[in-house]
Amino acid sequence: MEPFRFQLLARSGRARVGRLQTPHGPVETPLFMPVGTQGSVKGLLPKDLKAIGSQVLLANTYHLLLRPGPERVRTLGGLHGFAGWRGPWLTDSGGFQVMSLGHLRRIDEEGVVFQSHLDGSLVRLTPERSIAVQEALGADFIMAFDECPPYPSSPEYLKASLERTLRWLERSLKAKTRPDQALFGIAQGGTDPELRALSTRETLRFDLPGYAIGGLAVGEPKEAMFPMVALSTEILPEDRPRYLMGVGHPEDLVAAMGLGVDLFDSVYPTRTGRFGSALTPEGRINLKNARFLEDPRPLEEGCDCYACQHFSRAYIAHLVRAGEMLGGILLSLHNLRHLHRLTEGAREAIRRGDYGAFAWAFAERRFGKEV
Ligand SMILES: CNc1nc2cc3c(=O)[nH]c(N)nc3c(CCO)c2[nH]1
Ligand SMILES: [Zn+2]
Repeated sequence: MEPFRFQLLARSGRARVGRLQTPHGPVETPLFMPVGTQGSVKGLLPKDLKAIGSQVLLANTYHLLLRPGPERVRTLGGLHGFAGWRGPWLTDSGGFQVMSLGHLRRIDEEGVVFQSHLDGSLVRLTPERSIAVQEALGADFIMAFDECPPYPSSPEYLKASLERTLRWLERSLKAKTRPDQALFGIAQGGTDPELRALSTRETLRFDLPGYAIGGLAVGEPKEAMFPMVALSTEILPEDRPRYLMGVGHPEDLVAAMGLGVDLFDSVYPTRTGRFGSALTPEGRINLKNARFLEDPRPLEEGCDCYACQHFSRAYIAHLVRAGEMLGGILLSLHNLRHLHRLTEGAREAIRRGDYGAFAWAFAERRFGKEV
């Protein structure tokens, strides 16, 4: 079987269940990828990530290039051996993180030059170098080196940027040497329908094992983001996985799965967990709020995660107030389990051919009453 074969197993409207083969085992989509930016999902053990249903972890080229460096990761077994997650990994290509973290000094046809956020040293990242780093890190899924334009950007800038990203995709593909890694192209075009369609169609000229919808979840209103997701999945081929980058709120996953998106990643569940909030079907609750200090209930009734099986909201509210590490750990674990249960429920509903009922029931609980 070809190494990254994607089989459609069921459909319900535009929602679909798929099985994606990888050298580290098959995964079922739609799925949510926990973010392990520096090779670790903050505060969580790989065995616990596995226990809650995580399938693919995401790490970042930008961070691991700066520290500890790709060669050290390669000699210590690649991400799988080094970080102890034996399932599939996906690495992002670094461009986005330069914009959001590095101090960008220059972007030109060659690539980007930025100052490291760690020590201010000048670092160059090009399509060729991004691919070389991702090959050393050894992820199963690697991303083409792209530019994610800021929001808002002028149509002129968006057009020039997407054309350069397409030239960088060609260079990324040429630089690739490992047959055991799948390179995804990333479509851009911002929230401009014509440019979005142009970028998606041009990206499709490269026959790739999967395609990412990039350039979104960068501050644009939801009513500008979702038409771009819908437009993208109308153009993208059905027999390839679609990856919507950076999207991780429950309601956004439910909407995007309904539009035919298969893969998601976001720091939201783990970051909001570390900041003291829990995801529930009725919405997010902040355990710093005094109303939880005597609440004997679990974070979420019916949740099977370790936090909900063993602790009350009162205890976790205490941990958060006391600044105990365990507070953020339990909340991160629960929030990831919450999103994995959401995608599990979606896969079951799609298999039943009734994603509409699933989305409706979700919306009722999420928006029906105040938390
Ligand atoms: C949080 N929102 C978000 N939008 C994104 C958009 C992009 C994008 O367009 N390109 C690349 N390479 N990565 C992206 C990432 C990082 C991964 O989540 C994004 N993250
Ligand atoms: Zn839970």
